[in-house]
Amino acid sequence: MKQVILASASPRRQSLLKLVVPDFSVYPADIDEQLPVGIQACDAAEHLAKQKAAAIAADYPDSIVIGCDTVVVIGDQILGKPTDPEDCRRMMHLLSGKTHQVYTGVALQQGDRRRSFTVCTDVRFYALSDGEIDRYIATGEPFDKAGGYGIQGLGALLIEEICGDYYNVVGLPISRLLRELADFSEWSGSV
Ligand SMILES: Cc1cn([C@H]2C[C@H](O)[C@@H](COP(=O)(O)OP(=O)(O)OP(=O)(O)O)O2)c(=O)[nH]c1=O
Repeated sequence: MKQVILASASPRRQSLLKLVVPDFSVYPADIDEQLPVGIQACDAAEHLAKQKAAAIAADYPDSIVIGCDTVVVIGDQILGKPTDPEDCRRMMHLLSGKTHQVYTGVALQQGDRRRSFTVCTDVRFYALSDGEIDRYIATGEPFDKAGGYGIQGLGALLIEEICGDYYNVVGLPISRLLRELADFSEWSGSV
């Protein structure tokens, strides 16, 4: 198989990708994450994933580059990473007692060959008290995560149920990626 490059700085994605590809390089893409005006919330993650893959693929045309992005969507609002505790509190209040969607977009690019897909997981939060929200923010866990929570950490204690791929919420839908990557590169990894 061709060299695989993960265009992501996320340590979670790096450890998840190891389950799919034994050996790969990591070259994080530094793109402007501004979204086009009017883009549908369900398309946002894939749009950014394509940009991340393209930014790195330009320098490594022989490699298979994987770009990814995760957004949390509640109603018509897209939640990225919280900027500060107040922003995080705002997000927690929006998510409290409701079901939201986590979209992870993944883009594969090798030279001019491109493929991308989005996986959606529904996540339902318990109704959260102000005290619970403040205690969670004080852990510092929310700040590098879309929607301001981490399902793989203490954020799990806020969640009543999920429907869909757990790993998609953490930032990389590995079972779908394995299949897309095998097809894209005609490589058969271990299932
Ligand atoms: C909802 C949720 C998100 N996240 C993370 C996954 C992503 O790393 C992050 C969303 O930010 P992204 O912008 O998708 O990714 P990133 O900035 O961490 O890395 P890069 O752009 O270099 O690929 O939120 C969790 O770890 N757990 C969760 O439960």
